[in-house]
This record gives sequence, C-alpha cells and structure tokens, in this order.
Amino acid sequence: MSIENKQKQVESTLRLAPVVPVVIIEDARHAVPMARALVAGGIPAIEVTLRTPAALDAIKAIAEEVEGAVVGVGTVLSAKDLRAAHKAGAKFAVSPGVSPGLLDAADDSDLPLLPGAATASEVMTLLERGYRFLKFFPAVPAGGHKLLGAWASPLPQVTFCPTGGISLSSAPEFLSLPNVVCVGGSWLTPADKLRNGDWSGIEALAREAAALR
Ligand SMILES: O=C(O)C(=O)C[C@H](O)[C@H](O)COP(=O)(O)O
Repeated sequence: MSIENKQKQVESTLRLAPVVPVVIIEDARHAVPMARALVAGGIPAIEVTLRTPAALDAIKAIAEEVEGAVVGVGTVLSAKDLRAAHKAGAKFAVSPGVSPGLLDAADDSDLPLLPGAATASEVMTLLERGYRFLKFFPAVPAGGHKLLGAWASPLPQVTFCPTGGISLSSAPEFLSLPNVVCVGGSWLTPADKLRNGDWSGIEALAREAAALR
C-alpha cells in the first residue's frame, strides 16, 4: 500500500474521536471489557502500548471480539514490533520517535504508522518520507500547545496528535489548534480502574473525553 493510502487510513482513524486512549495493559483478560467500555463511551480508536507482555494478546482479543473498536499498537520501536503487532491484528501503529530501520520497515508494511516527532527537523524529515500525520511526543515536556501552535504557520501541511502529559483539562488548548486532529492520553484507562475491573468508570471517562471540543 502506498504511503498516501496508509496516511489516509491514519487520518480517518484519528478523526473518529477527540482522544486516542494510550493503554498500558497488565492482564490481557481486561482487554475486551475495557475496549467495550471505551467504545460505549464514544472512543473507538484505542492504542495498546507494547510495554507489557500482555499487549499482543490484548490487541488480538480486541481485534477479534470488540465490534466498533479500531485497535492500534503503541510504543513501536522496531521492525520486529511492527510485524508482531500487524500479525496480532493491529489496525494502526504509533511510535514515540523514529529510526531509519523503523521507517524502512513501515514502508514495506501495510500497517499504517503514526510516527512521533518533537522538533521541526524531525517533522521535516518525516514530511520528506511522505508523512503528513504525526504524533507530537512528548507533547507537554517538549513545549506543549505553544510549540505546536508555532509550527502551524511554517509547517501547515502537517497535522498532529499530541501525546504525553495531556489531561482532560489541558486537552482543549491542544484541540483548538488548527494543526491538531486529536490528542492521545493515558488518563482514560487508569491502572486502578483496570485492576479493579471498573468498566463503568472507564466508560464515564471515555464519555467525558468524547465530549471534548
Ligand atoms: O508508548 C508510546 O508510544 C509513547 O509514545 C508514550 C505515550 O504516548 C505516553 O506515555 C502517553 O502517556 P501520558 O503522558 O500518561 O498520557
């Protein structure tokens, strides 16, 4: 698939809701009820990070069992991560930054990648490779909505999903920027709610997030 088509897929996924939850899942058995709660709350695109041994099983379970969910994989650092997540059923991939090896692997893969960038030079390098939709990471420590707003004029062809340090209360300052399509954040799936199986609590957090903007 061409980079243009993969980027179109990324765009339509990012346009589904104002927030993409970034999930750290410790127990794959939590994946399906958690994803159902997020979808019920109006948040269909879900990024499951490859930070725990349960991540690939969680992605597989959501892909197979949760109607309406668009499951993606986060913390993709290598070609191997990309292949494993694609095989598990991920529909999109997210990386905190890029390496030449990861970009080459993404060119060879049909799994659309949302690559991370934190400087204008990184953004320009990714533009050269055909990427117009990028993750801005780590959004708040790297300069927050002020940095992102400053890129809108010289880099108008690039649209971002800022992630890293964003909360329900700070999301609107990002979402109001012309070069932001949605934000990412871990606040929708807190560890204690996952551990306690508080699915209605997660649905309530999703509903609040879906109403942003
Ligand atoms: O795993 C990845 O690929 C990442 O780039 C990191 C995540 O996007 C942040 O960890 C978001 O987490 P919060 O700052 O808690 O909202």
